[in-house]
Amino acid sequence: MSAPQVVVHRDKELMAKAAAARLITKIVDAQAARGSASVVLTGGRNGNGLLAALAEAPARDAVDWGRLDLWWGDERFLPDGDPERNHTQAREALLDSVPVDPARVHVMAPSNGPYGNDADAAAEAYAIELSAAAGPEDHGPVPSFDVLLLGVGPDTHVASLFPELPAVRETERTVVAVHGAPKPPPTRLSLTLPAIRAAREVWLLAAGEDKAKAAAMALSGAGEIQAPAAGAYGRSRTLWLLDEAAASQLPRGLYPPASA
Ligand SMILES: O=C(O)[C@H](O)[C@@H](O)[C@H](O)[C@H](O)COP(=O)(O)O
Repeated sequence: MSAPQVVVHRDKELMAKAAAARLITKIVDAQAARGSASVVLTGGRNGNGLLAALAEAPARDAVDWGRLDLWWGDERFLPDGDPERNHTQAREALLDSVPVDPARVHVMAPSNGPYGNDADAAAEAYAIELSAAAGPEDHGPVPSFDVLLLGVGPDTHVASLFPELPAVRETERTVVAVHGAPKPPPTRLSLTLPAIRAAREVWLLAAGEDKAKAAAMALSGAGEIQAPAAGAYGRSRTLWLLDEAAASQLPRGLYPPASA
């Protein structure tokens, strides 16, 4: 596991724009190299902020949107179209503005979908979909995502993996249902740490003073059960994208002076 890289931007708006530009370049390079790319989206303000910035990016259409597989790191288990669903928010921020191939937008089942309100069945179905998309060159039952995006909660949760709860302790399954999540809604679907670690690159997004303690804890050697963000790392790269407020409690020397 390579040491996490930390890049600090002036504020959350610049962080979103810079992360969007970085993601465009990563997708374009992957598509040039392998003919397609795969990205795992995240919910929350920073995740959606990145998508909104991507929608406005000058180089947006350098991406071949029809050759991009989109997955989710987690989803709120609510009815399809519910404004609180990560899928709904991603559509509003970006997906309804670009010509993605619907067959390559892998949505986690809603609570009024084919599995009804059985979140465990919905989680199992997504694990099967991931496994079907994995190829011989992948490291197990999950495709080698080019970039897996994660917002970071003030309690250091990522996706719907909350400190000390069963989901963060999962070592076999790739997708689990989360019941009783401390962040509403209580029922969610989430990739597990083993699935997150199948990604080539994991990018963690955190902006704001309320994330400073979480970033410092996760980047200072905390264990993944107490600080799930500490267990979120990629096969070839782990990148923390912060604004200055979220970086304000990082140990000195962990990153060069704040980048613009
Ligand atoms: O479904 C969710 O809520 C997200 O996936 C969650 O993991 C989010 O990314 C963090 O809670 C950070 O959210 P903010 O960026 O809004 O602080």
